[in-house]
Amino acid sequence: MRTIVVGTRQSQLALTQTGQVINALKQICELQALPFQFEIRKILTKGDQILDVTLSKVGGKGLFVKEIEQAMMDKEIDLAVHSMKDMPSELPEGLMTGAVPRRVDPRDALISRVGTTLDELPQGAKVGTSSLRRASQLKAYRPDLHIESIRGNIDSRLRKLETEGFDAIILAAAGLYRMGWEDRITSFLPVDICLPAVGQGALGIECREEDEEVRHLLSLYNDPDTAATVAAERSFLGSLNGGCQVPIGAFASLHNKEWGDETPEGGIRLTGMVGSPDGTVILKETASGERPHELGEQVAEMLRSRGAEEILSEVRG
Ligand SMILES: NCc1[nH]cc(CCC(=O)O)c1CC(=O)O
Repeated sequence: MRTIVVGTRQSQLALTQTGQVINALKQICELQALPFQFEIRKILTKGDQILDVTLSKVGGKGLFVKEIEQAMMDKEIDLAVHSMKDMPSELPEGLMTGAVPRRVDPRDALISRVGTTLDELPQGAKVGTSSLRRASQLKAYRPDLHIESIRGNIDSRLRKLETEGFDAIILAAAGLYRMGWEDRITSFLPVDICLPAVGQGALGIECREEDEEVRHLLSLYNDPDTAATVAAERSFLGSLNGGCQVPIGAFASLHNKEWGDETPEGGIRLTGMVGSPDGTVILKETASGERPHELGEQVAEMLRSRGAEEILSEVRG
């Protein structure tokens, strides 16, 4: 019996979602009579050591995955579970995404002490988020709000909501669901007001390209619909040279049969946005197509032709 070693960050969210993935993989092993057992190996990443520094100031790209990928290339671990939105768009040589499991709720959530929804927040309310993407879209919708930086893991942000005088904070619904803390959500931000981060709500499971056994196991856990929609979003981000610390949002969905859905059968519909951090400019475009990679590039090009590069280069300084 082979022991598959699973590497993970040490945050509560990382440990929880790694445990959930291992449980799902164990179930698959049982059903398919595959001879694998699992072991968890905790890894301290740079991103976790400097959680109190604004990540955009220290070059956020890949800060949470680098050490884990090194351990995988050194064969200290065989598999790693990442939040898709923390994964850099390019994987190192020899590593691959073996599975993208079914996505959970991609929306951002409002956790508020002074009114249930965004519309109900009082004039000038103090809202905590360190995401330029969230700040940009919130300011565009409610210019009166005071957006202030808040950092740390999900649990420490929930604590800071009380201790640091925020009226509300914004967090990804997905992380709260995975932790079982969804009762803290007072409302959801609709995607037409606040486009989520690329890949938000999805996980990516990374493995070595040459590891056929793990690849086979992961292929049984992959959700092709999620993989295709997230691939379109990531192509869009990569095409704009994105990373996670830029005011870029995107959301892709598959054709569904509801009335008014203009997406062609079997197609993907992708909306992408680039905004100025103060919310005075929001560029947003939507297109549909069947090939995720081309679709991502197409929406990026539509935004570039409207001046997206200028906004982004200003942000990057
Ligand atoms: N930015 C950190 C981060 N990375 C992944 C999640 C959880 C949501 C997800 O898996 O998409 C979060 C927390 C948040 O943004 O509120």
